Amino acid sequence: MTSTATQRTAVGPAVRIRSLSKSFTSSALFSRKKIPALRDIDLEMQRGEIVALVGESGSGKSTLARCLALLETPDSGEVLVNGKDIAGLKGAAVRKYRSEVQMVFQDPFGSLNPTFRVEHILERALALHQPEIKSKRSEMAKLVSTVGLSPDVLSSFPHELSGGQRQRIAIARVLAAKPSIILADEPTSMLDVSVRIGVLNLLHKLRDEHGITILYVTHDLASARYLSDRIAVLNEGRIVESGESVQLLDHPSHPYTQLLVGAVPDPDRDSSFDATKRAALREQIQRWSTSANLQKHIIDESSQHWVLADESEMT
Ligand SMILES: Nc1ncnc2c1ncn2[C@@H]1O[C@H](COP(=O)(O)OP(=O)(O)OP(=O)(O)O)[C@@H](O)[C@H]1O
Repeated sequence: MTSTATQRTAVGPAVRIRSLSKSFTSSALFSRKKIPALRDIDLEMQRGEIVALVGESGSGKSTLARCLALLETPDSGEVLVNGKDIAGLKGAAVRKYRSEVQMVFQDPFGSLNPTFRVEHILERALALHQPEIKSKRSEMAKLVSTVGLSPDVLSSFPHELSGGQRQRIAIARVLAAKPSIILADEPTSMLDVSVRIGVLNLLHKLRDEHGITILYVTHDLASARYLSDRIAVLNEGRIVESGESVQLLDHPSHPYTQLLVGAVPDPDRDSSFDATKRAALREQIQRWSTSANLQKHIIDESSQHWVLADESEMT
């Protein structure tokens, strides 16, 4: 049975995360303090669901995706994927898990070896994940067709392709593993604006036609709204709000989400999101921050973590 078939027949959510926390140790010479990257995360993803993880830079989005990809080990908490606890997976079980849960990275050029033709890249992926396949050539043609490219690209080197084509090849390589879950970490942020929508549509198609569950990591609220069924908002390593995408973005209830939404230029919005409103939201977040016992003051204007600190970005 393929992973995707397993996904369709298994019971329960595709991903269930409970009380997950992760911190890093600062490498600064005289202050080796702990940097909390994720704090007490609870998140569920249903099978075939697209969930967007949004938040400013440094909020912990990639760390959460990397914990799911077994690239980071949580300090505490539980992660169940297709009903199985992923802590303590070893050897063959890790390899099987890494086929089932695949990651698409931000930089499609960096993730493809520039010295190999596309056919070699895909052939290796098929040999690793589906060694039983005899006719690799026709399978490769199917893979590139699934991601919307012609078989001609098989003989190309990555540098001969556009950014959008390279990201599609990176996704084709992911599909060679027949994953049931894809973790897409800012998959369009390095692409030309004109080709981003095509890659988002491709992810949507993979969910619709292959039943793949997708975690979409982004700081771009518009694309989260376009692609995802649900959004979880991360701030300082905590999920401050989650819900159905359109509802959450149209009626954000947490002051932090309101600030994120308010920071997106919208010609249709009235001028009510002015300095007074921003100041009021900041005050609310400050109160929330204190009550949530956050170690770092999130209203610190000088903080590099505070993307909205620059007023010019919000006008
Ligand atoms: N390997 C690491 N060592 C030390 N600190 C780290 C490491 N990885 C992440 N961090 C810290 O953990 C926090 C969360 O980082 P993370 O990369 O998950 O955020 P992010 O929301 O994905 O940011 P971005 O959108 O900029 O990629 C940040 O404070 C970051 O500096």
